[in-house]
Amino acid sequence: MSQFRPAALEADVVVIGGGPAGEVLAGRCAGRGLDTVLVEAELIGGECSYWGCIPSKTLLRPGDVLAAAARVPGAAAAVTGPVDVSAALARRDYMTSHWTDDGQERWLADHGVRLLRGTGRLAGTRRVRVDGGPQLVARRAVVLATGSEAVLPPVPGLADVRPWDNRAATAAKEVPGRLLVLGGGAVGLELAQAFFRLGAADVTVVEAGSRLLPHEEPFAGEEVLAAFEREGIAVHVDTRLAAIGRDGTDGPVHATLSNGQEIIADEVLVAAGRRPRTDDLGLGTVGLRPGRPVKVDDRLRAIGVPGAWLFAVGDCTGLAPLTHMGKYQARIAADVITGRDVRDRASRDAVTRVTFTDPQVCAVGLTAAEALQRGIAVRVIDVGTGDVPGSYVLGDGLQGTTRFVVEEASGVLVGATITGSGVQELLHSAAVVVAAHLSLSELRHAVPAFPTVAEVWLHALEAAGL
Ligand SMILES: Cc1cc2nc3c(=O)[nH]c(=O)nc-3n(C[C@H](O)[C@H](O)[C@H](O)COP(=O)(O)OP(=O)(O)OC[C@H]3O[C@@H](n4cnc5c(N)ncnc54)[C@H](O)[C@@H]3O)c2cc1C
Ligand SMILES: NC(=O)c1ccc[n+]([C@@H]2O[C@H](COP(=O)([O-])OP(=O)(O)OC[C@H]3O[C@@H](n4cnc5c(N)ncnc54)[C@H](O)[C@@H]3O)[C@@H](O)[C@H]2O)c1
Repeated sequence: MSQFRPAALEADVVVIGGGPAGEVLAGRCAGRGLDTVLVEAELIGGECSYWGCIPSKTLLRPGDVLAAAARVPGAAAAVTGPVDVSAALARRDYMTSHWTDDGQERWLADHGVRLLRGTGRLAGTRRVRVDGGPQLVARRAVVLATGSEAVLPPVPGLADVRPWDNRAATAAKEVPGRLLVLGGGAVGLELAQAFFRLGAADVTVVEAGSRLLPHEEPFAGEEVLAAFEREGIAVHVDTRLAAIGRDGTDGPVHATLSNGQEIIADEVLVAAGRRPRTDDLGLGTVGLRPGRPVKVDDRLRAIGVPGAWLFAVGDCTGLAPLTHMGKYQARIAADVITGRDVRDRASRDAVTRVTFTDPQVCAVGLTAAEALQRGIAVRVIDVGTGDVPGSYVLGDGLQGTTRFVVEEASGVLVGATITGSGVQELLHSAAVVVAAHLSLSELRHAVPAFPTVAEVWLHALEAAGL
């Protein structure tokens, strides 16, 4: 597949970064007739396709299926062996297309997007330079979609032990016997459980904050912690890594925690958060600060850059670092660039998120604490996710909590959290209600089918006196 060579140095739209956000934006602009150039330094498809969502969910899936079967009397007896690790890793390789992007290159060509491989940097108003080559001039818009990268906390000795980041972990060729995970956010928890269920004998999660998943409702992290401990994954909250070193070049890692505990591991995964990839992007040439998120307004236009020609979407905005939110922003930005009057209404108020651990943590909109911070008076309605007949039909021990956060004055749902095994598909009903600003009383006539787990909605209505 031939790449675009910039003979014509002008285009309507120049997109820097071909992850999920940049790809969607480029495809939509080109589909509406704009001459669109996409600049990508590595693989088209970005972090999500090769080192993020896809490999991590694929690595979790075998253990999830076995755990689901083990909850069903009758099926449990048929699960007699361990996970087939080499088949699981081969499936991961297939799902990441063996870290090649030919399929994505074809997709861009089919959608009329011109691809330019290389590192793009802003070079002043409407200008982009790729790898020191000639300048591209964007007639209508430049869009930044450069994503994010893992941060390495400044722990003495950490860099020297060659820790895994998400890339090394999701591309691992074997399962380590002992794994130390730094960070109890989504990356750390999903990969800790994936490797444990793939056969790692000792997995320890160390979280500096007072609870796992600190941005979610407190019960979410508590339930995941309890499930991990039941399963055999060690968790330390309120704990930091004090020092770490490796024996020789390939020997085990010795870690000392702030609570005095010593941990020996074969690999250390650093999952302590991400930062926007904006430090070497030429932001200074347009008056923005390198290394910071590119702040955007509700039309995804960079704040502080006059002329409405610079846009940013996805992780580099720091808004909601999730694939589907980046793609949503891309659709809005493409609409704005092509002259439609639309605004981003979800990236601050209705972010949907699923942590794919077992139990899963699914949430949309505001937690009760966030509502309070915004000065919104709310009441919470809590029901047991496992307390409906549909849960029992799925198996034993399908516990969890469903919380609806309801604005006191209007009865409108501003947030929801649903925990439990395999409840991910329930989230979208809550997302619809939050995005549409529906009040609970309007939901009386949306009748959940029997026996589905969606009857948690019914229990919530009953708890609200409806
Ligand atoms: C382990 C892990 C699991 C995850 N799981 C999920 C999940 O289940 N669901 C979910 O919604 N999200 C998940 N995420 C988050 C998700 O991966 C990101 O939100 C998403 O990839 C962001 O998309 P993006 O297009 O903004 O950036 P990226 O995917 O980071 O893509 C940016 C692209 O820009 C390119 N680039 C950067 N700088 C330049 C430059 N100067 N010139 C040219 N190209 C450049 C990069 O090479 C890259 O291809 C996960 C993340 C991790 C780390
Ligand atoms: N299922 C999903 O949708 C999914 C999965 C993975 C990642 N993601 C996205 O990627 C983003 C980044 O995920 P993440 O888990 O890397 O970051 P995060 O910011 O969500 O969590 C990082 C955790 O590490 C802790 N931490 C920070 N420094 C530490 C230290 N020195 N020692 C111990 N703990 C430390 C923090 O307190 C925090 O709990 C998420 O916010 C999410 O948007 C999504």
